[in-house]
Amino acid sequence: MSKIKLLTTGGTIAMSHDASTGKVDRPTNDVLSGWLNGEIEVVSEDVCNKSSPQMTLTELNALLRAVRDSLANPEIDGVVVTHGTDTLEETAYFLDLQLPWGKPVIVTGAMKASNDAGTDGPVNLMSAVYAAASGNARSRGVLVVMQDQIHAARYVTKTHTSSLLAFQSPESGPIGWVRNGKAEFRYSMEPAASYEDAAVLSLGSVFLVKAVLDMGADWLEFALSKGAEGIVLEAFGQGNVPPSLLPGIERAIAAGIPVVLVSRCIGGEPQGTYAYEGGGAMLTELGVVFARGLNGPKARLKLAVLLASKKNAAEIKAAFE
Ligand SMILES: NC(=O)C[C@H](N)C(=O)O
Repeated sequence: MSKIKLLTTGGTIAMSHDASTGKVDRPTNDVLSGWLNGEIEVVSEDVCNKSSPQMTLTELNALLRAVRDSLANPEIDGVVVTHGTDTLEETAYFLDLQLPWGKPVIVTGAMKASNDAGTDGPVNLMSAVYAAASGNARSRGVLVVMQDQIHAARYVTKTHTSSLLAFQSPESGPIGWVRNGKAEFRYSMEPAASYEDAAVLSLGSVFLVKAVLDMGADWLEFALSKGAEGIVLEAFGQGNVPPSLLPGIERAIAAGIPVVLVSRCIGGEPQGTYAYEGGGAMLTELGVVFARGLNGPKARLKLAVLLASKKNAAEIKAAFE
């Protein structure tokens, strides 16, 4: 019999709808207990009970520790984490960056509260447990299971505010499915570097600045004035920013603050194509690092992990490119 550790953190999957207020705001973890029996034993532990917008680095590090402890237990075959969906992709990727590849680690959540008609919590949880107990889910990095689809933490993102199919991987699609109680994979995952010694002590020091039309220099200046240790730019299209940001970018790089660029587009990768003022070619020359295959929030987490691992500028560049 497989033994799976279920680590709960809260989120809608652990909430019920209050008919008197019409709001979903009273987390209980009741929905998570006692319904899965048979070939898989599930032992659960509450790490916290928060809506995912309320998650902080404190909870992320507590969760990372709990997952590591579970993986180190020879009796445990895999781990499932339940989480609110709003920041699920960030937590899943934070774990992915710092866990060794081996036993399956699956993150899941729910778009509907536990007592909503057609709630997706039980089926998502059941599929996640099946995936965690599937030997072929080993060594694929942290996975996100929603609606029987298996996504890589690296690529998955929440694309819709309410649809049960909110979680998509725009570049790769799902890498597998849970069918008949087993994980099946269409793609293997290239092993990614794992920063197991990172010990991230701050996320607030890495700023994410989104490029918007006719923005002022002050957005970036604000980050620099607040002691930013790293900057992620969510740039236009193939990797271009308004010229107003150029002085701040130059100043950051001169001061040894890494500036990493991702695209605001949900698909494709940024490249140094355009040579006009603020274009990607110019940014490359300035020393901006172009990140491959990550969105802004995930690039921010990766930069925080790299800085916590004391990587130098060349190592940071290599890690993103
Ligand atoms: N569906 C959800 O879980 C959304 C909720 N606001 C959360 O992220 O905690």
